[in-house]
Amino acid sequence: MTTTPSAPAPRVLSIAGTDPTGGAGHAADLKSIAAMGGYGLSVVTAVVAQNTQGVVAVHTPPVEVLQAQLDAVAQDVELDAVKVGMLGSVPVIETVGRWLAEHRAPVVVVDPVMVATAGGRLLEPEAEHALRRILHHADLITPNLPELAVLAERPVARTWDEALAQGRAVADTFGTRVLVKGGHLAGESTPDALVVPGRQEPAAQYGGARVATRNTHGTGCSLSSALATVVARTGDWAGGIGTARTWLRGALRAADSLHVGHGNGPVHHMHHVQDLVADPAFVSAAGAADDDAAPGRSGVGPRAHGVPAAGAGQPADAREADARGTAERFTDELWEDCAPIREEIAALPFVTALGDGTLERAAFEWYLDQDMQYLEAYSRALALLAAAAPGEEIREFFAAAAAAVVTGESALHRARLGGRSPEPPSATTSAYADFLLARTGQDGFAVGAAAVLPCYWLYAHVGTELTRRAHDVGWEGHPFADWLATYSDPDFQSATDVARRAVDRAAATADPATREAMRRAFRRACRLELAFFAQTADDAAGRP
Ligand SMILES: Nc1ncnc2c1ncn2[C@@H]1O[C@H](COP(=O)(O)OP(=O)(O)O)[C@@H](O)[C@H]1O
Ligand SMILES: Cc1ncc(COP(=O)(O)OP(=O)(O)O)c(N)n1
Repeated sequence: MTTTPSAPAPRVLSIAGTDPTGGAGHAADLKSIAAMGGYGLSVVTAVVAQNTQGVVAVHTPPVEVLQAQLDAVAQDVELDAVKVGMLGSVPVIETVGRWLAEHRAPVVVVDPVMVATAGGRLLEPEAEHALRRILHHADLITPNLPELAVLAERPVARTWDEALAQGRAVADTFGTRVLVKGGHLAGESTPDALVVPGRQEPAAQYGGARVATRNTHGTGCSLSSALATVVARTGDWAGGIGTARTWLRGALRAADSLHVGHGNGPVHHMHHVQDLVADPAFVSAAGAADDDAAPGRSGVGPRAHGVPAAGAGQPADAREADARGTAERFTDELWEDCAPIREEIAALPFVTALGDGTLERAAFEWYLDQDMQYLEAYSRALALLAAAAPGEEIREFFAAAAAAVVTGESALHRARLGGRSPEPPSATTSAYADFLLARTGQDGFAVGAAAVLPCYWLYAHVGTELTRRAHDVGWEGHPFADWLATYSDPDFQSATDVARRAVDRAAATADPATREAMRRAFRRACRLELAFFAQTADDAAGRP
């Protein structure tokens, strides 16, 4: 729960060099800040002729030009965060150091850029000492392993333990947090860790399989500016690094789709907004959803789904993939890609009030009303999926789920609403219903299954979190306990597992274009879930 829809965009200044191919330096910073919902500002320290294959030349403008840029920003804009990247030379470092001392932003992240991974120095050798002298201005520094070794005055770490030891030494020497990054380690994993001065154990550790791509140009710049943006909003270093990493891993996964340059190409900073351009219908659906969203109001909440009667249609190997260990599944990738949306859902006033039990009854009933109408389309979508299902077990599962929506969840809603006549469906409810019917009816089983999966998985996830919260505040007498119990029910969780498994299986034999369409469908369904959670009766009716 690190973002709120109504929070203003943090103003984040990048002080960095250029990259005309747009993958590293100030261009990467501005894209990453925007990707995290911030407003990016830029002061250029050096004009670098470089591309995805290496650095060709560096031109450093006179420091008066740098000073004038810094002053122009400081005189006009109140900054929420500063990210410092390439500085290059002693005069530049000293100018930026003096400016940081005078203009203390709430969040300062320094990426001590020394060498481009593709080849080429970005810091003059005699400037290393000057760089060390300004690191105390940083709240966090983000060296890669070769840079960490220079700061620790040791050989480049070859194991994660060595890297952590160097991180501790550097944190103690400079009195600041260090993000130790495992991107340059050999091997299949890319661990990162947040190390803080005076503590033996890392404050946070992050794991993850290495994304198989050579397009990693600018990962360090992108990560540091993205996390500065998130922390400016939340103040939470460990959580902010986690959020930025999740986004960066999505950007790495989508990097091969960009085709920029012939060397180590850039990551796809805006991978998470591809739906906006790939699918024109999304623009109108998302627009309608945005129109309906009113920050600070509560309106709708989690919905129950088709949970077939115990055992119905569950493949024998339904839980097998989880038991098989840590190999990454296609659905893991989908889930990670949508982490920022999950965070937005978790932070919605409706969702928090539902867990606390403080949600107004009228708001809840309006949600149930919309949900009833959604469920009608949803049960039809599940039936369409059953018709398209590749095997008997999966067909039975989705057919039973379609029936269970009609007999189970809709009945629960009806009981809550009594005999009230329904409100008209909102634009968001209609957009979501139309989307599901189109994907399951027209696009084949794989894409259709990816489209309905968020409806299972997000509710299983949110339901579990809210039930925990409800127990914290007092389950006895909680006004929504019966409703929340639906989601923490093991049958519901296991139905989610089966739906996931169906998507993983379909992805395993799908061609790249279909897999991409599955990703889009899952992502868009997550966004529509967010819009559904965020809509209110007042906004749907056009009331101020
Ligand atoms: N192939 C990859 N797969 C997943 N994460 C990666 C990959 N390469 C780098 N990263 C991550 O990108 C971030 C920047 O890493 P690193 O390559 O160490 O820094 P730099 O770009 O400054 O050289 C780190 O979070 C690292 O774990
Ligand atoms: C102008 C500029 N600044 C920094 C870098 C290095 O970027 P980084 O994110 O560390 O990525 P790699 O170059 O290591 O892939 C740069 N190249 N240019």
